[in-house]
Amino acid sequence: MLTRLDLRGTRPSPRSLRGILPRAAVDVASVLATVEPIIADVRHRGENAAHDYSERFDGVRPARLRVDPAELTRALAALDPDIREALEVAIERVRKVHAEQRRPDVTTEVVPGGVVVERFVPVTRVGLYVPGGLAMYPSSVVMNVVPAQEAGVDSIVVVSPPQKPTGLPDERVLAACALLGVDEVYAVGGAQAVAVLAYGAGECEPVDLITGPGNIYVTAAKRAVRGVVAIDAEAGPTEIAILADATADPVHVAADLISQAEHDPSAASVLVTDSAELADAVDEELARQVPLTKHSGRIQTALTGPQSGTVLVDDVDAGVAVVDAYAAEHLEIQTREAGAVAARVRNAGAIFVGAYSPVSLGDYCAGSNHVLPTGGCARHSGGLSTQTFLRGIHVITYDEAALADVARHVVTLAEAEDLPAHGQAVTARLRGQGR
Ligand SMILES: NC(=O)c1ccc[n+]([C@@H]2O[C@H](COP(=O)([O-])OP(=O)(O)OC[C@H]3O[C@@H](n4cnc5c(N)ncnc54)[C@H](O)[C@@H]3O)[C@@H](O)[C@H]2O)c1
Ligand SMILES: N[C@H](CO)Cc1c[nH]c[nH+]1
Ligand SMILES: [Zn+2]
Repeated sequence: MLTRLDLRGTRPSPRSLRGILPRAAVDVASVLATVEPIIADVRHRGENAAHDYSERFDGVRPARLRVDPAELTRALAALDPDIREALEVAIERVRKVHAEQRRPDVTTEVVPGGVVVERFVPVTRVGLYVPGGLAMYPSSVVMNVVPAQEAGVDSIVVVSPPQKPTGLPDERVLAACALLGVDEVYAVGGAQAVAVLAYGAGECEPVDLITGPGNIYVTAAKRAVRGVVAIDAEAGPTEIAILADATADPVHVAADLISQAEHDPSAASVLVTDSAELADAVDEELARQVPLTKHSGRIQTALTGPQSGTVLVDDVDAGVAVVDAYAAEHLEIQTREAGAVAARVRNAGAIFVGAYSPVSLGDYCAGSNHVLPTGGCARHSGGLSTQTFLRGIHVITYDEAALADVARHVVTLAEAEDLPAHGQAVTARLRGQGR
């Protein structure tokens, strides 16, 4: 069922691997031309333009951009008790991990009288995108809001697409916002939501940072407004890569490939293995399991698209080179000595180790974050964390003696760079001291 790429007997370089590994035919850059006019229109026409795009893409025109806080309270009161309990468990575990991620301020005494402090200060106002097209994501409320709260962000805004027929975001998304004490929510999704956050519209004041996952339009829109606001890593259509050897259970491997293909027809599921027998068994399992799933149509599309496939390699070492070149959002290691293999991987959004750590656990209740880099961005970026919402500000305090002690070197470097006024800003303070 999965397209096969046979690399046995070859050792391609990381660069050539990038060119041949499975990847989506439509990339973020190619969607920029679609989202840029939407962003420009919302920037100029504001709330009305946002509603026009909701009508076009979500099939409903919200009565108001801002969700009445009473709707949030009502949604929480109406929430199924089992969903509430599961969300509470997820919140508790995610909070436990993210509370420990906050780095303390760091004070370094460089020399006596010369101190540099790195002070971590939360971003003032953040906009959190919660998807709501093909599936509903109350779990993404948790994954965005908890780290922002742990960082100490004052002003937290959630946006999520309006649903038919109410024109409000999904009920469970609203309930999760209420559970976490977020009361500023806007009924808008896609590129139009990113524009509302970046430039402001209606009651929504612009934010400083936009985070959160979304489909390719949301991801492209975040890239388009980068610089006007900060964004987290590009967290687009979901990907799973599984590095497995002959010890892996094909039933589990197939179930995990399917689980992430379920998100989106453009989701990617990639198996990397040194066992042709496992690859065959996984194909058989996919053929058995896919028709039994609720969303078999989009799963089938995702698994048979150019972004998915099986890569056959000579051994696990060659497999590590492949998964490093691929830089998956999620990487599962289902091999002998999985912990040691995982320790050798450099590029992945998150690594799930061994038979009992499926990606679905991380999607909801592991305590880790599920907003993770896609499209190869794991080569340079990490997933959402408490640190994403903090900026390090250097605070420099030197006394006169400490400045005098290093003045000669500052002047030398300033003159070497042909910027002598830089040196004079130091010597002006020390005149009369014979320096
Ligand atoms: N990487 C991560 O961390 C992560 C986490 C969770 C979900 N995801 C991904 O988030 C995505 C959620 O996607 P979704 O579609 O369900 O919800 P979504 O909220 O991301 O997208 C829905 C919006 O897409 C816009 N849209 C749809 N078709 C359009 C078109 N032709 N032109 C312009 N805009 C259009 C609409 O405005 C709509 O409101 C999935 O791809 C999933 O894999 C990623
Ligand atoms: N796998 C998605 C991207 O990390 C997150 C998610 C939310 N709900 C289910 N799954
Ligand atoms: Zn998922």
